[in-house]
Amino acid sequence: MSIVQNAGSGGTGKNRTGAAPENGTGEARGAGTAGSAVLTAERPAPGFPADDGFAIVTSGLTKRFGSGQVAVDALDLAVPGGSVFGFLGPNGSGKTTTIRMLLGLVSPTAGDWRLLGTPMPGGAGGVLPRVGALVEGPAFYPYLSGEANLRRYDAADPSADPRTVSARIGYALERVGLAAAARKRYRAYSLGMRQRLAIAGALLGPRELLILDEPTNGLDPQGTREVRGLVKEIAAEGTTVFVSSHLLAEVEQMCSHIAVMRAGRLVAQGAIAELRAGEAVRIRVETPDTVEAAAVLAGLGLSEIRLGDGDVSAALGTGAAERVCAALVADGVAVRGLAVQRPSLEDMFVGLTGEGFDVDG
Ligand SMILES: Nc1ncnc2c1ncn2[C@@H]1O[C@H](COP(=O)(O)OP(=O)(O)OP(=O)(O)O)[C@@H](O)[C@H]1O
Repeated sequence: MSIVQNAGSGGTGKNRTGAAPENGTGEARGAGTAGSAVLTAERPAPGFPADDGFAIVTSGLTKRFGSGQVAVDALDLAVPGGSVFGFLGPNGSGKTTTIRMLLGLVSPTAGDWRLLGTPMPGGAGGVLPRVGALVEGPAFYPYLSGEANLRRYDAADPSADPRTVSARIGYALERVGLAAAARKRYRAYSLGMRQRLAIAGALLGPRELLILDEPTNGLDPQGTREVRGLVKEIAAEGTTVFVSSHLLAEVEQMCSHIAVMRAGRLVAQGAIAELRAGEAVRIRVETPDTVEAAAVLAGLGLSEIRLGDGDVSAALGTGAAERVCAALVADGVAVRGLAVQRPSLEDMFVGLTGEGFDVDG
């Protein structure tokens, strides 16, 4: 495994390769209990069949720290192979703790998990070399070049073959678009370049799964775009990407699937397209003839009709907007505007959790 982990400014990336799990509290393991309200989920069959097609599966994964705080509470996660999976939640909701458990950097209090179909932590030696990870941002020497940093980083990975290091570094730098800046000192890198170098660190071997913890944290808009584009490219090549974020808009732009955490618990997971499909699509008609328009909508069988000042809206369901428009016009309603409104993911989560989401960070 290759884990890039923040060790402070200009740090040495401690606790990366072969990191020993924390001798944490509550080592007792056992089957977890499903405690999460799952809105839509592609559920693995119980018992983790070997060829389950999921890159990550957790069952009842729980972490209680010594303080008694439950950072992650009976988490049942199902990350389909080939997905770009957004692991979303506000600060402190348990994302980093989950990622640390997945990678064996911290021991769960309870629960089981599989990476690439392999039971963990028993199968760590075999599976972690196929997993690239970036936890909490880059940690490189500012006075060394990007290439030299990667060389040091790779040397600390016992699963990496030193004979192929030059080729692997060359590939990784090429892959993240830093080949031309390979000899430049790290301190001269932009924020986006630094983060791309961190991702290069996670790509020093062929990876089937890439786990990125808040990869755009602290980046400017340009750096954010660079990292987002890179994630999409890596995923397009077939690598499953599991990416945590506290930014809903970002996850929406980058991911095919999503799981939402709140206070250590899973509140929703599934394919974004499926989550959207379950949303209530509404139609809104701008018109001075609100009463007449409402009557037409009711006549068409539309429900949840709301009259506003100069507009009428209703749940469209599976109905066609064209049909509504034609009926309004045929009835002599003066239509000034017509819009089909799909609630954003944010609206959906507000409905699900009863509170807003930190969309702006
Ligand atoms: N080593 C620790 N000891 C005690 N409590 C911890 C420890 N690490 C994390 N926590 C607590 O567990 C909760 C979840 O933290 P975690 O870092 O996993 O959340 P997060 O969603 O990744 O948030 P952030 O984006 O701020 O890192 C927080 O309340 C945090 O204070």
